[in-house]
Amino acid sequence: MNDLEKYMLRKTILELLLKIDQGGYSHLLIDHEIKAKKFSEKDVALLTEIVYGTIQRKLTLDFYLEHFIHTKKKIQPWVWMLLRMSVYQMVYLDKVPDHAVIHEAVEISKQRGHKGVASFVNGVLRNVQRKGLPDISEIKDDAQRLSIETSHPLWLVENWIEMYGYETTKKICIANLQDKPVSIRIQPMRIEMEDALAKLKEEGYRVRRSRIADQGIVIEQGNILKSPLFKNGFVTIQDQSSMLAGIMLDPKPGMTVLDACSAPGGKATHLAELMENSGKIHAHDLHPNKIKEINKRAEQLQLTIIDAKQVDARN
Ligand SMILES: C[S@@+](CC[C@H](N)C(=O)[O-])C[C@H]1O[C@@H](n2cnc3c(N)ncnc32)[C@H](O)[C@@H]1O
Repeated sequence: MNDLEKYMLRKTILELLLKIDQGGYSHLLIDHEIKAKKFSEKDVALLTEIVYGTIQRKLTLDFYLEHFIHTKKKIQPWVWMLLRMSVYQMVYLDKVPDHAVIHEAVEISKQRGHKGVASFVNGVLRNVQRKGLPDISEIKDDAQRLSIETSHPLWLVENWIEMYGYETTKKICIANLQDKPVSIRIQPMRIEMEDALAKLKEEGYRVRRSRIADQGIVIEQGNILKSPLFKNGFVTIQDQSSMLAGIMLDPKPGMTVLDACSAPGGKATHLAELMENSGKIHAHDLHPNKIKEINKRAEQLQLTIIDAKQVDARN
């Protein structure tokens, strides 16, 4: 990667993080940028890792930065975001050396701001590098420490501690930070479980049946997006835990079901499968542009009982 490409990649990451911070949908924005800029597979992996990592560790990163910057209010949002994504790389990514992260952050600051911003960014990041990070374990309050350590909102951690106790809450928060394997759901009206497993193995995937959802398959190795089974709508991507919602609802063929917050249609299509594509599913979502995502997924899986419409569930 030459300097211009590296700069373009980091600049794109910064723009993406700013758009997502203003309420944009991360997967749609990332997908759009990847297609528009034609990044290599390696760059796409790095971009995805930095964008999602910076979002996931936001509260931890802000705690680190606030230790070095005491006048956060005066800092422009893009400068703070640039610092956040730079500290993310310095703390969590081994593959990019600190000096390269700092150099690129300074270059972006010069281009987007001016020399003063660049020297501020340089100063903060060099301080992080020289002085090291503040110690989170010194936070006395259990909920506050867990919130910062695992980057979960304080109100949520407090609620969970009240409901499940500290030890279980800690396990939940830590589990949330771990990478989960991708799982898929078979469309049982189009393919049998044994056939799907055999075909995926033939295609070179390492797979196993889900232990918690009858239609679920866990992909232990391989990019499922490239499989003809996925491309042709015999399977769809869905977390195993999300499959439990449909299983618990246990809808029967012929029923009428309302899914009030439906896009992109993971659960609505699952319900249609459980109902053997007989009955009606009203699939609503607030955002008009997301309705086509529900329709697209239903079409791919050859499910016809889903009526997707833009409706605000609050009305
Ligand atoms: C986590 S997603 C739902 C995922 C979906 N159930 C599935 O299984 O694929 C939440 C959705 O709720 C929608 N939403 C948020 N507020 C809403 C509202 N007031 N009325 C309708 N939809 C809403 C969002 O646009 C978003 O698409």
